[in-house]
Amino acid sequence: MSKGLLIVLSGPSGVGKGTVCKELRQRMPELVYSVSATTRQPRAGEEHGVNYFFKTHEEFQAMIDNDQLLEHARYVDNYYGTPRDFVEQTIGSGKDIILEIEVQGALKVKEKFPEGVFVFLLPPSMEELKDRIVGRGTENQATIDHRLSVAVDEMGLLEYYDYAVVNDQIDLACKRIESIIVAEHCRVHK
Ligand SMILES: Nc1ncnc2c1ncn2[C@@H]1O[C@H](COP(=O)(O)OP(=O)(O)OP(=O)(O)O)[C@@H](O)[C@H]1O
Ligand SMILES: Nc1nc2c(ncn2[C@@H]2O[C@H](COP(=O)(O)O)[C@@H](O)[C@H]2O)c(=O)[nH]1
Repeated sequence: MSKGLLIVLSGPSGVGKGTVCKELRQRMPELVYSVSATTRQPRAGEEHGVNYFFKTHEEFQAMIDNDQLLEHARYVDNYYGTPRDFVEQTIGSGKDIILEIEVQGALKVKEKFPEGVFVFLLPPSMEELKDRIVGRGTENQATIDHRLSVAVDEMGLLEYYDYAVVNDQIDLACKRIESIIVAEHCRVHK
C-alpha cells in the first residue's frame, strides 16, 4: 500500500488557515486532520482533543522529552507541537493528513519529510491580514501586534514552500488546495 500524503498548511496568523482547513475537511472528508498540542489557553468554544490538546508547560515538556512530537515551536507567547505517532500511523495506513502549523514548525517537518506537500496560504494584502486578525476578536492588542510583526518575517519564508495559495475567497482557496492534492496524487515519483 502506498503512503498517504503529508500536507502542511502554513502562513501568518489570521490569514485563514483554520477557516480554509475546516471547509476543506468538509469537502474532502477522507482528509485526516492533525490535532496539535499547545500550552495556549483555550478560546471560547475550543475543545480539548478537537481543536488542540491543551497542555500545561510541564506536560508539553514531557511530550518533548519523550520524543512524542514530530516538531514543536515557540510562537509568540506559547508552545505548539505536532503529535508524531498519529501522523506516522495515518500516512502509514495510506490516508492523507493535513497539518495546520506555523512556519518554523513547517520547516522542521520538511527536514524530516521532504516528500511532504508544503502549502503557504497568503493574504490578499497585509491590510486585509490585519483586518482579519483584529476582526476575529480572539487576541488582545499586544498579541495582535506581536503576531503581525512576526507575520512579516514569516512571509519571507515562502520560497521554502511548494505552493503559494492566496486566500482571497474561502471557496477559491479551497478549490486551489483540492487541485494541489489531486495533482500530488498523480505525481510520477522518479
Ligand atoms: N477568505 C476570507 N475572507 C474573509 N475573511 C476570512 C477569509 N478567510 C478567513 N477569514 C476570517 O479571518 C479570520 C482569521 O481566520 P482564521 O482564524 O482561520 O486564521 P488562521 O490563519 O487560522 O489564524 P491563526 O494562525 O491565528 O490561528 C477569521 O475571522 C475568519 O473568519
Ligand atoms: N509549529 C506548530 N505551529 C502550530 C501547531 N498548531 C498550531 N500552530 C500554529 O500556531 C499559530 C498560532 O495558533 P493559534 O491557534 O494560537 O492562533 C498558528 O500559526 C497555528 O497554525 C503545531 O503543532 N506546530
